[in-house]
Amino acid sequence: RPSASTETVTAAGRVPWFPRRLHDLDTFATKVLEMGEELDADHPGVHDQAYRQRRAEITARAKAYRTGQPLPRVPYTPEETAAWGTVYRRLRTLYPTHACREFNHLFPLLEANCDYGPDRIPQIEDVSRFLHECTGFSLRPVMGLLSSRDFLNALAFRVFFSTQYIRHPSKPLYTPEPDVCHELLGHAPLFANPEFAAFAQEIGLASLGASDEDVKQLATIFWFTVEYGMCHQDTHHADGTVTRGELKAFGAGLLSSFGELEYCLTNQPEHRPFDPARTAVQTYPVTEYQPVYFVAESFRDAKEKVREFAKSLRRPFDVRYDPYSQTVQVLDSR
Ligand SMILES: Cc1ccnc(-n2c(S)nc3sc(C)c(C)c3c2=O)c1
Ligand SMILES: [Fe+3]
Repeated sequence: RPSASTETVTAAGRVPWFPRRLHDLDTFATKVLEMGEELDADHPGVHDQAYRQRRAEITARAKAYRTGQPLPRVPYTPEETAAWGTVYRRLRTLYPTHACREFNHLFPLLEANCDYGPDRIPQIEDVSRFLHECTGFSLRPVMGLLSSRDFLNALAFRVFFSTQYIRHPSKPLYTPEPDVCHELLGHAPLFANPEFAAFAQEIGLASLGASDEDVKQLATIFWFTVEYGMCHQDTHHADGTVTRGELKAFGAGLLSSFGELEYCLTNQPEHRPFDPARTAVQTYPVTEYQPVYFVAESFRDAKEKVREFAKSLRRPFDVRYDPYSQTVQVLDSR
């Protein structure tokens, strides 16, 4: 098999290497851009040696993880659990009015089946098992910063790379990077929803063997949907009245940030209809609230739009995921 860094040259030109089997995701362990314990100068934990050591231990176990093994269980400390509890309690109060219907349907199931609660940080092994029963999605511990290509490629296999460390306890309501609160409160619940799972996988399939420019566009579409997406939904009230097109949040960056979840439903930011061709080239800030959100009509509609958009990308072949062998098949578009 070609090593992860080579590329395949076909009649259609140079195609970057991409995983074809679930086990190929193990090659990402050697391709980490930076390990999880390297913190930016402005990171709240940058001067806390014990915190950095903790992060190094957690990411080292992630690096050793291989497909098929049980996911590492992290014995979280009371201090880490308290930080989780602060975030959990604040966000839990907003979900009924700010999160989309699908999220509010699934969250009680996670509380009942995966030990979700303010007094315990759930283990990704337990959450992954639940997701796998619902949609075939599974979690994988991430060993550091993955490239957008590798991260999106994994979605083609219904695999989501998830951090296990937690933000620095000095700032429980702020994190400059994904942490276990972001993953388990923001991302994990919706991967149990069939339509959202199919939507996320669509982005992953489009990223397999895509050019660097196309990966950049797909990562931006990911950012404005899976990370910061909003949707319209009709609410059927008990008295039979219907409120049409209510704005709700489904992006993980919103569902895991108390401040931005409130902000995104105000009229301060701009709300535009989700349209992959426009969304794909929209610029965005990473360290402040988003000035623009894109609104999807439904996860099914968003998936169809991404599938259509993917046909316009430069890739000279199509791919199909076979769930039985958990492999990707390349279909020549001749
Ligand atoms: C496409 C891609 C590839 C790897 N990571 C991501 N990704 C995800 S999933 N969540 C977050 S939350 C946050 C504050 C940042 C910076 C971030 C992030 O970068 C996205
Ligand atoms: Fe995220």
